[in-house]
Amino acid sequence: MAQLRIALAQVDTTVGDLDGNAELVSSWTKQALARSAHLVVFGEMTLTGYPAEDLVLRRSFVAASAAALERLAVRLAEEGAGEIAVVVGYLDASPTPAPAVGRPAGEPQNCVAVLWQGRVAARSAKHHLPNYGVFDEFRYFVPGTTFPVFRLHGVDVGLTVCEDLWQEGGPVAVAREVGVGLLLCINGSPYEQGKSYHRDELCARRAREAGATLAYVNLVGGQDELVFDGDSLVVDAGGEVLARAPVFAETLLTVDLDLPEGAGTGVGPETGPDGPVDAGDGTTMAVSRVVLAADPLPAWEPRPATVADRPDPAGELYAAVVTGTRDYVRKNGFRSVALGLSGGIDSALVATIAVDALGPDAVHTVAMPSAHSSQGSLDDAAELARRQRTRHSVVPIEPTVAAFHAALAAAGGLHGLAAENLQARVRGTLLMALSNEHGHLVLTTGNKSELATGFSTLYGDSAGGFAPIKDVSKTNVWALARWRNARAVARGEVPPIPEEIIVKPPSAELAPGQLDSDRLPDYSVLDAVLDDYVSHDLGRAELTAAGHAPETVDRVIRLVDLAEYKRRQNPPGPKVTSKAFGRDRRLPITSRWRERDHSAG
Ligand SMILES: Nc1ncnc2c1ncn2[C@@H]1O[C@H](COP(=O)(O)OP(=O)(O)OC[C@H]2O[C@@H]([n+]3cccc(C(=O)O)c3)[C@H](O)[C@@H]2O)[C@@H](O)[C@H]1O
Ligand SMILES: Nc1ncnc2c1ncn2[C@@H]1O[C@H](COP(=O)(O)OP(=O)(O)OP(=O)(O)O)[C@@H](O)[C@H]1O
Ligand SMILES: NC(=O)CC[C@H](N)C(=O)O
Repeated sequence: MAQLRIALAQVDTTVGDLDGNAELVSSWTKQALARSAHLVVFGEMTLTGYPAEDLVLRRSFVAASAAALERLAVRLAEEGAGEIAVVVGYLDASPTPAPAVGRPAGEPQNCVAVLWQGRVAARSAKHHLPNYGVFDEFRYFVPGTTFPVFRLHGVDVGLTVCEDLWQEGGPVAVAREVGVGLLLCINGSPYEQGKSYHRDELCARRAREAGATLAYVNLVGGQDELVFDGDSLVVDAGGEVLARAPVFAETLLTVDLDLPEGAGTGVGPETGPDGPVDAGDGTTMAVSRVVLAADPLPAWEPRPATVADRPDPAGELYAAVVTGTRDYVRKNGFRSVALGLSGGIDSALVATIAVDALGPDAVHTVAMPSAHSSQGSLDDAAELARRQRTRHSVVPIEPTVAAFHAALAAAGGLHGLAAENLQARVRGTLLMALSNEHGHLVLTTGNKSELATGFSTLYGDSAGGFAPIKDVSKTNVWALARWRNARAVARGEVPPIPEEIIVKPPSAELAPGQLDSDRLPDYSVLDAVLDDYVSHDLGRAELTAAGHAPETVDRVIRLVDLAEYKRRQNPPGPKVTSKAFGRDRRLPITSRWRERDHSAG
């Protein structure tokens, strides 16, 4: 056996910031060195940030990434970090053509490199490319066909990238064939509710298949609509969890491992196959071997590893929206946000998320009462602002609404829904004006149930820069509010959200006595249909067979289908479910397809 101290660097990168990301690698590598680690591992495409989307198609960006990697290798050695192996994800051009996918040499690849003693000692590319949900990697990358193994202090270490674990065959099968002591997987695996349990199961299964300890390192932080939760972990060859990093936090997880010593010299056929190996997925992979340090180190007393607790599901979801909001605001150069605070649950939750993400001084809440606003709502908004110490102001909209009506009187005036929506539009205009004047980013407050059904006013309450709860159903909005209050109570703090806001029946207050239930089914009924129609893509016959009332199904389907145009104009917001609106669910706006029981002819 041989020992290694490995460090998993779960860090928050920024897309396109090659210098800043190189700086991150340097500073976290120094921390790993300070802990006497022999190997430090960073996430997928750490140097470029992930996902870099169509930046990947720019030759200048690919070249800059490859050059930044070379510079980083030299820099690390100059900084005294030449004797720690640094595994880092980056973007590079394919050195050879890829006949299997009909692409020439020089096309982008999602790469991983090993930096050692001032040089790039090994590099390879992701073999399995995800091309579903939010991923479009066939559009961007040419698959890798080489499995790299490097020997470090007597241990053979193999490299894989994210999706390589999620599909059968490929690098994991080759790892078993070749026989590695440690398999590394660098990831850019976005958060979804419940996904961590799939990952645990997957890591355990692949470690057993490879017959090797598996170290899984994930990114952390928000990038536009994605939130990376970290949750990096190490499992032994039997699938038992040895160490786990906390979720939604930058961290360095250090683990002492006892690993099998590699056979032979570490290079060439003496060690094992280095010619093409059947990858069990219809392809063959070459094996590339390099020796960094052949001999095991003198033994030492291993330190116990930490296995961080996971938050409960609501806590995890809350941390995801806070992280997504904080990183969007920060990485886009904003220092403050503004939102309309109505006294309702949606804006109350968004204000609370913003305060937790940015601190109360950065959160500007604006109450904008109209003729239909109840005193209760105004009081509730003021009480929330007081409890959370937001920068609160009250801007009555009545005079502005009256001026619009007067302006349009000669054109026939505004009635019904048009008059109702005007109030939302006046509020949207006021918030955008404050954004322009003070540099606040406007947060919209719409939830997933509203986004699904088009229950918002275009250029009104849906106008803004970021939508923190756009992938959170109304049912979960209440659950998160209750969870956040309960957490405060458990810590001996005042609950941030006044109870009245949580228990009152939801209303847009755009007309006297109006309730959401006048226009929508009860949210518990609505959310159940939405889950099956949107998240699980059930057709009408399947929805009714699943027990949903046919008239509710027809009503909900119609609302969802007709609101596609509205969703396309909605701001970005964190994806937290398995199917968020947007890239996860791409439907035509102009479409005559209507769900009905087509089997009936
Ligand atoms: N296919 C299409 N492609 C592009 N644009 C299209 C379109 N179809 C309509 N439009 C445009 O969209 C307009 C209709 O959309 P819009 O102006 O938004 O108005 P609309 O959807 O008719 O009404 C807003 C709905 O949201 C509800 N609401 C409003 C505000 C807050 C809340 C809440 O509780 O949070 C709920 C309100 O009660 C009402 O049911 C049309 O007048 C037309 O200009
Ligand atoms: N009186 C108001 N003052 C300030 N903002 C308001 C007011 N009324 C509505 N808004 C803004 O418009 C958004 C849509 O609110 P509306 O009351 O129409 O529906 P909602 O979806 O139930 O939201 P909420 O639960 O926050 O009230 C609110 O979340 C808030 O940001
Ligand atoms: N970056 C990736 O390859 C991610 C794909 C993978 N299925 C995940 O979500 O973890």
